[in-house]
Amino acid sequence: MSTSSIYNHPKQFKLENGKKLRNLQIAYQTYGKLNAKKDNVIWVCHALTANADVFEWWEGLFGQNALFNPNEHFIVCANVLGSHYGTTNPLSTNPVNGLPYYLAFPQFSIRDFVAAHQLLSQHLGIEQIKVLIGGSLGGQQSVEWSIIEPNRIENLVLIATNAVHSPWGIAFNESQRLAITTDRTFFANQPNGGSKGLKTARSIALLSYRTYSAYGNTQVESVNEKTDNFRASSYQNYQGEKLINRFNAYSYYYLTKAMDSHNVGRNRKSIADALKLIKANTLVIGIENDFLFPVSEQKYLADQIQGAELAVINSDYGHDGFLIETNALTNIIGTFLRESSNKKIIKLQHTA
Ligand SMILES: CC(=O)SCCNC(=O)CCNC(=O)[C@H](O)C(C)(C)COP(=O)(O)OP(=O)(O)OC[C@H]1O[C@@H](n2cnc3c(N)ncnc32)[C@H](O)[C@@H]1OP(=O)(O)O
Ligand SMILES: N[C@@H](CCO)C(=O)O
Repeated sequence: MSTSSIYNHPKQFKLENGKKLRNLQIAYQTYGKLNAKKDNVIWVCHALTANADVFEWWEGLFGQNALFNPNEHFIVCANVLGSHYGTTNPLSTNPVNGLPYYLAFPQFSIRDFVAAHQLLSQHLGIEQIKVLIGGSLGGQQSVEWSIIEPNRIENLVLIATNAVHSPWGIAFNESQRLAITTDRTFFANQPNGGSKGLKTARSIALLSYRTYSAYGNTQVESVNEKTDNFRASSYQNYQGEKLINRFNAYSYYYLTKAMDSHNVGRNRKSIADALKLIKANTLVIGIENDFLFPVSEQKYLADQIQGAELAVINSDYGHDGFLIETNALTNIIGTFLRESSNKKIIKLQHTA
């Protein structure tokens, strides 16, 4: 049903900052088949620590019987540049010296994610993208891609994301990088370097992904006698450990920098003008109590992107709700895509 593959780019890959990467490889997963008309592509852009297996981390929205399913669609999800899950990253071998890059890895941007995935889409023979969808960092890629190739994206779904990363978001990321670099093993060039720092970074990040009430609902104590060893403390430790068992600090460090640099207005006329280049039918979804990407950011996107619709959902999870509230997302996105397809039929009837 699904295929995991690696695309090896035969040429040098030039980054936005002018630096070049040799031996770029992109790990990706596909589900379903590209149809004869090549009009059933759903391209998913993943967030900070996810991988190409969208059926695993976005179950409910993606799956055999979900809105996005392999019976109807050709679903593609590719691991981003610099990530831990198979695409070229700081633990990959630097062809210059045969050793892992670690901190010699070049800094990259969200636009580099898009450029890499454009190459992959060409390799897969994809022309049009029926739906481009992403949340958080994945939404940042999706909005960039829709600006870079406006004629290629038919429908765009942006969830819990923004047009430019906020000072607040950058401050959270910097605090996490401070935690990582305070762990001196980060500079020791070893695969698990900085892992203690990364554990603290995840603990900090969770505070921006969740809410006061989520902690109140799940981590409240059942007894009043405790003076130490609280559930919330154990939860923070557990979540930090869980991340360091599946991710490396170098990728995390670089990916947060890429997120900080997100600004669709960079080297363009303005942020608003860049958003006006988007031609896709666009749905922007915000989460009421998203502390990291507040709804004002999605409202801005919807106001600037021509004809865009805005929907706001509630989630006790806050920002991480974009990964969890799959029933609400299915209803909203399903309705949007049906209406968008009706509009297309009406347009075709007018031109016939
Ligand atoms: C190979 C891979 O794993 S690939 C990538 C998977 N991850 C991704 O794709 C990234 C995106 N996903 C995420 O960020 C997260 O998985 C989310 C947001 C979707 C859900 O977060 P979760 O951590 O699963 O949920 P939640 O916050 O409810 O925590 C539940 C976990 O905390 C544990 N837990 C809860 N309270 C406590 C506590 N007081 N003390 C210790 N552990 C606790 C639970 O036992 C559970 O453990 P488990 O994950 O081993 O089953
Ligand atoms: N929880 C998400 C980040 C939220 O944008 C992740 O770990 O990928």
